[in-house]
Amino acid sequence: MRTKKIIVCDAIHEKGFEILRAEKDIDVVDAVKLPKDELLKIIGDCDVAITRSSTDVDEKFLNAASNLKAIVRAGVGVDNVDQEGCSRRGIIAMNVPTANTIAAVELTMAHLLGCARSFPNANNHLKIDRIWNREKWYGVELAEKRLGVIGFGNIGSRVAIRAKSFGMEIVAYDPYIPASKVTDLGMSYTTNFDDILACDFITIHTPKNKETLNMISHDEIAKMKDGVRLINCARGGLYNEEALHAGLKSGKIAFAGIDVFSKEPATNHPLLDLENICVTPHLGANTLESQEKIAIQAAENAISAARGISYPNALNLPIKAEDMPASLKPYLELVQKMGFLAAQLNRSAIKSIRLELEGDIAEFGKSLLTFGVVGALSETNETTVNYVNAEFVAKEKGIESKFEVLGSTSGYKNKVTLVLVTDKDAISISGTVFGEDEQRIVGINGFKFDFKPKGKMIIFKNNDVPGVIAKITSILAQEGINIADFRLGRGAHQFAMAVILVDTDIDKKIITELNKLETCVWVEYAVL
Ligand SMILES: NC(=O)c1ccc[n+]([C@@H]2O[C@H](COP(=O)([O-])OP(=O)(O)OC[C@H]3O[C@@H](n4cnc5c(N)ncnc54)[C@H](O)[C@@H]3O)[C@@H](O)[C@H]2O)c1
Ligand SMILES: O=C(O)[C@H](O)COP(=O)(O)O
Repeated sequence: MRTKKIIVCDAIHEKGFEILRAEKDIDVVDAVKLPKDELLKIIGDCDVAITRSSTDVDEKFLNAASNLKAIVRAGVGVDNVDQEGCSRRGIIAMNVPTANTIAAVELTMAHLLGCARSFPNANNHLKIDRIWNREKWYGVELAEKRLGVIGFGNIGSRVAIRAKSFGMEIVAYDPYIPASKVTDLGMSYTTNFDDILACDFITIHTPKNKETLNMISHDEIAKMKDGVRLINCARGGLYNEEALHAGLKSGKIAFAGIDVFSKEPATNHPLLDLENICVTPHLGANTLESQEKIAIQAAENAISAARGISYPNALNLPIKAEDMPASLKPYLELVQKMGFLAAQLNRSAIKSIRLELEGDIAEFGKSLLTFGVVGALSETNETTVNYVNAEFVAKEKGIESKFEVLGSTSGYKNKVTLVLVTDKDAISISGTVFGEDEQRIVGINGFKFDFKPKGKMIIFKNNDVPGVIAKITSILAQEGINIADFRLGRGAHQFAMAVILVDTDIDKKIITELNKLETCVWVEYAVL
């Protein structure tokens, strides 16, 4: 297997580097300290990039990263990742969605308390200015105040739970969740944004996108209570920064706790000149625990993606995670392997890839087809094929891809057959999953089998006459090849097929020897 290059663009915990460096087939490029323009000069031959919020995955980055297969955002927010640009280039964009949740929640709580008591500012007054002024720093209590939570996901919901334990009344606004997610916690759910604007404290925990950018601006601040306190530990720009500045300056907003800015690093931002604000330099995810967890997950997922095995937490897949039941996952993997096996048995130009589906699994025909096409084309194609561009690549090559739903006649609960039609013949591989995730190949070109889709295998079709097995085993023995398993399938028309699983790699000359056997119809070597 070719060595894969993984470039680390932003600082990650050392544990992540250790995991990457331990793999023989992975070449790690440490670009953490490189200026961004230098990074673009060396990213051209990298397979996977690990990034954080300091690296924009934009047009410039993607144009320079001409060999990139995947990008792993070592964190949650992907507002600085051009996902459309990634999709257009067949690059899978992935993130690490929950490893920093608690870190961000706890920083939000710190800012909430900071907004109530101004202690970071009082600290500076005493420590830096050496002024003992107890009257200047009167605060307010959280208890019995209303907290408006915009965005009730992983972070927002946990902030709400903690704030409730401080005696706060919670009002949550999130049109994308069922109201019960909030009301079951004894909190109020609203679809009227004005209810949020009427709160004493407001905190925001949405992603940054077209809909949420400037969600709080001049008009919204004008509607707020005098002396409102605002927190933003999500993304700069969700609160319009000019409006926030004006509101703080006029005193309409009593205090703000801000971790994130529209443009970072923000060392010269006008908000920094104000007295009634506490700022942190995007520290939400920066706890030792969270960074260690994120780095481990990012490194493991980057390795998986570099090897083409899987793309955990992929954001631009054609199938949404919520539409993918657990029972579908082993079928997706199996179908990809079946496509990969069929491609290794094939020697001719592919005309079409067809999936025949039996059982309830047929409901996911389109997704299964995508994975089958990835498997069938990744062996034979010079272009990188993945779940994003599979259909497009097939079409470009003039290969038809489709699925058909069949009645259940084979006796399996679910069965999938991938048929590769070439300009000379057709290869069909059937598979099923036993129990929760026991994948099995149950047929090749109509010959019945039952073997795991894993390992090195010789597939041998022959005239069904006595003595064939002895001849095959004798050739393998002469070459010192150990047989791990031998499966035989018998078909109609006096033919038989053998799948011989072996322990070591098979040299081409052994396949040539087997091919010379009088009874041999065809023989191929495949690795799954
Ligand atoms: N400061 C930091 O270091 C830091 C750390 C982690 C996350 N974040 C930011 O916090 C954000 C939230 O993280 P999360 O893990 O809670 O994500 P999440 O996906 O679990 O939750 C986001 C919630 O926002 C809701 N939402 C989306 N659009 C909305 C809208 N228009 N109005 C109201 N609600 C809306 C969604 O329905 C979802 O429930 C991330 O996108 C990231 O930008 C910042
Ligand atoms: O979205 C996130 O995960 C946070 O904002 C953290 O960003 P960072 O990885 O740049 O600290």
